[in-house]
Amino acid sequence: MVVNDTVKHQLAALPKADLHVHLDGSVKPETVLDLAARKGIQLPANTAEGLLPYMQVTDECESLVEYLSKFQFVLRFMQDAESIERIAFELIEQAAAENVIYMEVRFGPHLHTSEGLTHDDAIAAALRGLKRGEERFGVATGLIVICMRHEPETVNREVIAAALRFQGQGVVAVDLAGDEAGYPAALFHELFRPARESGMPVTIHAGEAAGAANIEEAVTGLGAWRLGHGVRLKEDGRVLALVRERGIPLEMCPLSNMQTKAVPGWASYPLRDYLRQGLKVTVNTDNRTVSDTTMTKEYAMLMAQCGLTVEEIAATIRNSLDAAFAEPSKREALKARLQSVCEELGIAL
Ligand SMILES: O=c1[nH]cnc2c1ncn2[C@H]1C[C@H](O)[C@@H](CO)O1
Ligand SMILES: [Zn+2]
Repeated sequence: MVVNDTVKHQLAALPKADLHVHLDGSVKPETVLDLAARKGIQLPANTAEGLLPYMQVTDECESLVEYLSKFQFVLRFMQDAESIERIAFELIEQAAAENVIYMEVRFGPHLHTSEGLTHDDAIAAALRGLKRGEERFGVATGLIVICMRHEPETVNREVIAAALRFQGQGVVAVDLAGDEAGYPAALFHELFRPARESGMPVTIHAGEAAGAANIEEAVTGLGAWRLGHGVRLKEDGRVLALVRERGIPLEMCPLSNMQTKAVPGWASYPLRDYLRQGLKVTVNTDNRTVSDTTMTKEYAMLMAQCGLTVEEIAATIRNSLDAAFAEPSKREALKARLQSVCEELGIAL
């Protein structure tokens, strides 16, 4: 598909949803400059442009583990409530700038406790930022709380307990992220039990740096309602059928998937095949700064590299709104907005 001016206009005008975006992967370099000045922290560069090499991966990135090494740089600026709140607010501002109407932001509270914040403090700060962003920019939001695979089980149990204390107050789900190949899903069955028992939705990063067996475990063992990435589902037809039959949405993040080498290249990127096979595919950014991306950029890449049509892009947005961890009435209202803009733009939904 050629992304001409008409298509660009349609992509800009479409109301979008981003269900999979990490807070610490989406910090603006300008904000790092400002926070470093306030905190008296020495930086390796003194312009936003100059900081990018420390915050972004290049095409030469070889693996998820290498990709994950980029997060250390920003985390030291995210150890106080004010900075977390500000960065969350600014992420909603970034979303609004490209007409994202619904965003679920995720972060790992334990990564923000090295200077004394508790898990609850970190979660409350992120929620304040999202709420303020929601009020200012009219973007509906939710917060997803992440357990990191490499953390001790005791820590992760506390993270889940903290997330549950904020159930119904902005925390909409829990997640498992980090080094998937090093720490398979099977290790975390018990960890997610309290979430399953409390009806807290679970989404699991699976099938990104490990194969379909990890996806099956995420679904049947951990009780995943949605899957982060799920790129490698195609490696096992039986697991693919399971995910399709259960209607489990895939939170795919194309540019990130290229960078972490979840697949060798665009030619083997399965997103369009999944869509056509009836899987509930959604498109997301993962990490706006680390991956140098936006929803608009992801869509343009999918059209140019995988031949998606604007209708198929709109279908992924509808899938996202169907899959949102939000009240049914909110989902329906957002879907009505999408429907009416599609009608105006002449896009069949
Ligand atoms: O794509 C990803 N896969 C697994 N883990 C990830 C990905 N993107 C970010 N993370 C990790 C690194 C962050 O520090 C952490 C919390 O957002 O989540
Ligand atoms: Zn992710």
